[in-house]
Amino acid sequence: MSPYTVSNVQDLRICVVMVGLPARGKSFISQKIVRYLSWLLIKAKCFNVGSYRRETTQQPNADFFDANNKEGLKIRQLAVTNAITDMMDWFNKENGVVAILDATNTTRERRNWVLKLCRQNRIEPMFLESWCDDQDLILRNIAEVKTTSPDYVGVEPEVATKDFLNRIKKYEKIYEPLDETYDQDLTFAKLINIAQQVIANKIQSYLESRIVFYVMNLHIKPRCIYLSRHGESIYNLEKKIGGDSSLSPRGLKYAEKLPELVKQDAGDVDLTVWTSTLIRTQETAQYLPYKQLQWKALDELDAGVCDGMTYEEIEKEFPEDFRARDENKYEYRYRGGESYRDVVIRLEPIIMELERQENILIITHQAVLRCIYAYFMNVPQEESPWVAIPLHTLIKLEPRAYGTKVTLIKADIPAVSTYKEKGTSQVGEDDKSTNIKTRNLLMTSL
Ligand SMILES: O=P(O)(O)OC[C@H]1O[C@@](CO)(OP(=O)(O)O)[C@@H](O)[C@@H]1O
Repeated sequence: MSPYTVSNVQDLRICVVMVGLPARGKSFISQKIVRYLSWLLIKAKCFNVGSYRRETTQQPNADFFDANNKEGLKIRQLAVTNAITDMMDWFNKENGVVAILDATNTTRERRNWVLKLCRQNRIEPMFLESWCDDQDLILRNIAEVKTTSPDYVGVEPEVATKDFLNRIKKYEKIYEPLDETYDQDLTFAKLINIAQQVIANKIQSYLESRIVFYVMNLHIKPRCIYLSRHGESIYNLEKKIGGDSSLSPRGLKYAEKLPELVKQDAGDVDLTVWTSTLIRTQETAQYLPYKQLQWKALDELDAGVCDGMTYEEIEKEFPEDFRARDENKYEYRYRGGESYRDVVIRLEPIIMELERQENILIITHQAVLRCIYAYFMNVPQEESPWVAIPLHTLIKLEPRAYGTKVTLIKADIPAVSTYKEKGTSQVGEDDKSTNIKTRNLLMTSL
């Protein structure tokens, strides 16, 4: 069940119809919405018309996109029809909730056609336009995304850029942006230069307003997000979970080394450090020469009655709970405590704020980091509680247009492993297992 299963939301099916010229970040926004909603367990999928078109036409030049090119028009119409057919199938057969139709949809004629199809199928259409006249932004987008697009494989970057600018011109000739007066009856949001200004019109449901609020927080400036667990704690050494213990001597060494580790990678970039309110993260952050903020929402998953116990003790004292957690770790809620799902819900404001910010270093806990990592790396929620987040390792995330690049920076200070495999109450003895898990972690990168 999704956290938004309020009765009037249950039957809601939304099609977010993207609108805008090429290179306005539509695919980036579409992917982000899907990732955000999937992280909240709301079934979402993006239907990219470009990839349907590429099934028949590969590497077309700009003339293919001319409104007078009859053959081109036919192929493009077929692509959008196929995308919509698949989308309707997905809504009906897979109980989809939010679909994103990622295409230019630049003319009123096309939008009216999509609108009619949605209404016939009891799907709420919400138009989302990315309108942008910031030339730097457009050129950066062309450089990052379009020259690496399948349409330009093997084409010199300068040739690709020139052709792409030409393609944009073809679309500009027929472009009819959403208009506050003309389109006043439609549900739409219009983003001007990403989030410099946002116009929202007739946003009807809670879910639509969540989507609009989310996209309002997005920016595409290059930045890094560093993630780290606290240094090894006394409780980690004693194999106990939860609590509020101090760092072990090796954990303190990590805290001492962390400023150097960050500086080596980030240089003189200005960072803000976010920690939880627990002693072990505060101690880990104590030598960092940056502004620091504490968030209660970053505290470790609350283990309720099991707080302060080892996994072996939990298995003995609460065998049924122990098994139930292994069977469905994402949903299992500790007696008097939390589940991973609970943690995700309390982390939502953190994710919103993270999207708004530039360079951030987050020092928090194993379970919390798994949830944040899952959001950026698109890890399915049922797998996220099993992702290995080793101690004494800085994880660098670099959000890009189509995914997130991840780099692990190891401090080379030994630590226990706190990773518990499914079906056992044992955790690894030293950081050898950490190395194995490190490889798993890299593989989950997009
Ligand atoms: O969900 P699992 O795999 O139990 O991991 C979460 C556990 O990780 C721990 C360590 O075992 O995190 P932390 O080191 O941040 O204290 C526990 O406190 C917490 O309960």
